[in-house]
Amino acid sequence: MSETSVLHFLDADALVDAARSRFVDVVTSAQAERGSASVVLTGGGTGIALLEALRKDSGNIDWSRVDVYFGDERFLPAGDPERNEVQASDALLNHVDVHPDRVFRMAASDGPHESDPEVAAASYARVLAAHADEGERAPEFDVHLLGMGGEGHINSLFPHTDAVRETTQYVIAVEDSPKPPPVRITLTLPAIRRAKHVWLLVSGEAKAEAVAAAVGGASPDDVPSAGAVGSESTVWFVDTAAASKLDT
Ligand SMILES: O=C(O)[C@H](O)[C@@H](O)[C@H](O)[C@H](O)COP(=O)(O)O
Repeated sequence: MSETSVLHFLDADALVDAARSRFVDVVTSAQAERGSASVVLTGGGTGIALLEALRKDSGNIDWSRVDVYFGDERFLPAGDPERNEVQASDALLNHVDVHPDRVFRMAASDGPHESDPEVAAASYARVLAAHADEGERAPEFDVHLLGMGGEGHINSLFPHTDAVRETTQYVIAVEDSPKPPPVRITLTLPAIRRAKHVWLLVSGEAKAEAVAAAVGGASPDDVPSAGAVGSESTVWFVDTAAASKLDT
């Protein structure tokens, strides 16, 4: 039975610090149990701030035994500073002892699949499948981090799009994102639900309405974050401004 909780923090700094400490706990527990951990990273200001915080203090995490995946990617040339993986590398991955073969980046638009995001998405789906248990198409991620946009988007799943309605595939291309850049690759809601723990890191007044709608049980088609649920837990990390329209 999956549990949903909402954790309140005074501001974004306190939120990030609490997420950092919980992330260390989840990853070190998984490593103690199984020898390794798998995490899905997100772009956005709060998600990248968490990675910066981990760069400063990641407790006893053995980074060489962490599998790192990405929830979505802006389909841009390699090295473009707008790419989520570039920002994650600058914030954390270039500064810790991750194993290069265990960091699974989505392809760049000038990469081996050239300008075809559908081929790139299919290739990432194969990467997930290659690391899944028998009979599954993706690992059971320990934690999937998510930021959220003001209209409730998560990864590159925007309201009222085919992408948010995807029920089968785990990785798809988005070619008309309302938020630039238009072409992206994204994990879908079924892929997010493979994670044991889904964490939504949300700060600021502009997100308050979508937080209240999602926590209140909106349809994912209207508010995509409402469909982001972990198999064991879903945790909303919200600051006072983002929580301001919640009932409680
Ligand atoms: O790909 C993107 O355009 C961003 O990564 C985006 O999805 C982001 O995660 C959210 O908009 C939340 O961003 P903030 O945490 O900066 O509000």
